[in-house]
Amino acid sequence: MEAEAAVDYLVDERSKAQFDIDAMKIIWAGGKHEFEVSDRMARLVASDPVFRKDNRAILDRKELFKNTLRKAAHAWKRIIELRLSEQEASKLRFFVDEPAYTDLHWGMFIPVIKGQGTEEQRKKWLPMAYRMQIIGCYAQTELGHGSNVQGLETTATFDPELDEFVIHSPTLTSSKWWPGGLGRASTHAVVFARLITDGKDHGINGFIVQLRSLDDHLPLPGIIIGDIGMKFGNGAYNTMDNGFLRFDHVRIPRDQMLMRVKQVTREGKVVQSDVPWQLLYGTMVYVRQTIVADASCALSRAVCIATRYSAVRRQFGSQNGHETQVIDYRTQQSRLFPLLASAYAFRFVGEWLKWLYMDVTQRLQARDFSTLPEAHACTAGLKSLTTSVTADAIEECRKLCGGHGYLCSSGLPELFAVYVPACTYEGDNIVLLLQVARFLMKTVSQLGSGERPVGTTTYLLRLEHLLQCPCDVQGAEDWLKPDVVVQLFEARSARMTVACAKSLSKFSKPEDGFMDLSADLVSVATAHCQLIVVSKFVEKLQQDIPGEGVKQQLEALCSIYALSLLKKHLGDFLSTSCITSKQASLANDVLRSLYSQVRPNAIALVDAFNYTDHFLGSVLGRYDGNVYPKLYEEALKDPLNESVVPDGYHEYLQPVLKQRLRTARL
Ligand SMILES: CC/C=C\C/C=C\C/C=C\C/C=C\C/C=C\C/C=C\C=C\C(=O)SCCNC(=O)CCNC(=O)[C@H](O)C(C)(C)COP(=O)(O)OP(=O)(O)OC[C@H]1O[C@@H](n2cnc3c(N)ncnc32)[C@H](O)[C@@H]1OP(=O)(O)O
Ligand SMILES: Cc1cc2nc3c(=O)[nH]c(=O)nc-3n(C[C@H](O)[C@H](O)[C@H](O)COP(=O)(O)OP(=O)(O)OC[C@H]3O[C@@H](n4cnc5c(N)ncnc54)[C@H](O)[C@@H]3O)c2cc1C
Repeated sequence: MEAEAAVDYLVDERSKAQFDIDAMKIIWAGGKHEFEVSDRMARLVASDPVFRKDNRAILDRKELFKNTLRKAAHAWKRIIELRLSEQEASKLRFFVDEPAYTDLHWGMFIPVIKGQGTEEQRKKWLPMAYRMQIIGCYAQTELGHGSNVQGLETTATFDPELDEFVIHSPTLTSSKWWPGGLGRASTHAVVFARLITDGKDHGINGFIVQLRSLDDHLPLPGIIIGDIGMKFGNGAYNTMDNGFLRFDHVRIPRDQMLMRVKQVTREGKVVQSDVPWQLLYGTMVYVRQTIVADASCALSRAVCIATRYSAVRRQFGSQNGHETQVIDYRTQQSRLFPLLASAYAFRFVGEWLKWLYMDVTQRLQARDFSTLPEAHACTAGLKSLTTSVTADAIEECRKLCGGHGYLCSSGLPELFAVYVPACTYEGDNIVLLLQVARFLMKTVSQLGSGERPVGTTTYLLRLEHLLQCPCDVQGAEDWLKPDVVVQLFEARSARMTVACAKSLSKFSKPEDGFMDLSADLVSVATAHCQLIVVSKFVEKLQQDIPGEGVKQQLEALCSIYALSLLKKHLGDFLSTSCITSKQASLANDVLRSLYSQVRPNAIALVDAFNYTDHFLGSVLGRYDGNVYPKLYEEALKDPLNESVVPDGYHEYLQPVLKQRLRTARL
């Protein structure tokens, strides 16, 4: 094939931008320093051949896993050689873009010891973990129990004679099943088990257990361990060794029980400290918060691919002598631009959630536990909302790219396969929304008792007003007023919450009501979480936003985010009488004009994510838009194209063809 000169097919598109893209890059990154670190780490990874990833879909499982080990070891070597900070190291791992045991080591094992260990335990275990002299994972889920953490079966029975715990898997269903990094790599795990002393069950707790020898990596006596097998998609999450683990009366010293929440004395007495028992779930709260930030990364990545390709791809019609760019079709815009807006919305709500998490952590250290329920509800609800939307959006982006979106070289199939389990891990999304609903029902039921709603539920203090207030939209331009939109989302959430609370009150047993009304409760929780995202976007825009035209672009995206939600959930808004059908129709008109406003800026808005071609891993999303020659290049790399006549021709194709010839002669 002829070599093509390097041409930037998207130059024209970039010249249309009406805002300062460098300023937008900094807003997206969360600050100048964050941008600088992220940019440097992305380039470092992209320029290192060890981190190539274009062959993942065709490697078999063993090669794939070994390759991941190689990359993780190389990443660690670079981190040490370059003396990278924690922030830089975590960005480097992010851009390597391959699920690995290190995610669980840094993302859960270290945090669980930090959050649930005593000072002594932190001093003993964290230095070894930070130096990677031990590798750890988070072993909570069992074959028979995932969502219901209180239902775990693994036991940790105290033996006062030897001052040890005996960790045991009493049944098949008590086998640990799923923990990432467990299958092949980890030497240690924090294992969640039922604490039993003197024959009494004290509920679940975490225990540090060594699994494999630090000399030869063989499992220690009493440990039965392995990988749970291939998961969805080629490549994708199969770089991770999700594992199974059974214990046959494995003994550990008493001081390997994580004792911040509960302690067991030398005599076997259980002492509950004054921190809430829910801190046992604290690592999940921490990870859910990081998952929200991660959702904006995955979503923006898919949107970047689909937007660039939509500007390159042409079908039908006539536009300056060419067919029409598919991005100019209104249908394409109405599917794509709300996703672009959601990527920005999730970025900002993720930033806010990080702040909320830091705030609750500081309060906990000062023994103020009052905001813990809200932090739990926000992390659970936003994890659920953002991952569900992102998973659906990646698939929508694949469809927005037509047939070529289905090729692995588009990057979208693998992104989808890697991303979808986010709807399940760290809490099934429906189970988590039910937690939010439970929190909302409790908040509403306490309104009369003088208990003041806090943070994101403060709007419920204006319940009387919100239950009756009409929507202040008279003309189309009113839909661009942030306070009008926020009040509308508050009214919808408040009305749905109260309606559900009323229905619940008709049940003599609240648990029966929760079972019967659970589908409605999920809708209530979704409405509340969408309100949070809309209001955090609006709050972001009230801050100082530097850069020419940047604020205007973000305002347009904020309106698109809110009004496209309104359109999608119109039934909620109409059935609660929050808006009239006339107002809904005006909102639709405004959306169309917002799409026109965003259209010339679309490429620059995705360029602001600052993704390298290496990270995007997509022929369709290339920065230079040079899609077609590169699609050929990728196709030619396929192993099937290594020979002109395929392997198997002589055994299986030729005989068939010959037989058909004979039949034809007959
Ligand atoms: C890990 C990798 C990290 C980083 C990698 C690096 C960079 C990548 C960037 C980002 C991360 C991206 C991706 C992550 C990558 C991969 C994922 C890998 C690992 C995945 C790991 C896991 O999945 S670990 C297992 C997770 N398991 C769960 O989430 C189980 C879900 N179930 C529960 O949480 C609970 O059982 C339940 C909440 C559903 C119910 O609990 P229960 O005890 O029965 O409680 P209730 O009776 O309902 O409630 C009692 C009261 O307690 C309150 N509550 C419940 N939970 C909490 C909490 N967490 N905090 C505070 N309070 C809580 C509840 O509201 C009740 O309160 P009341 O006042 O009403 O009594
Ligand atoms: C890729 C991946 C990585 C993982 N990594 C780890 C790890 O490192 N460590 C670890 O400990 N675990 C890990 N897990 C396990 C994960 O946390 C659990 O799978 C998750 O918490 C869901 O639990 P489950 O599988 O028991 O689902 P289930 O609870 O069995 O869910 C099945 C269905 O039942 C529904 N359901 C369940 N309960 C209710 C209810 N009360 N009301 C209404 N509907 C309900 C759910 O919505 C779902 O549709 C991982 C899982 C995956 C997929």
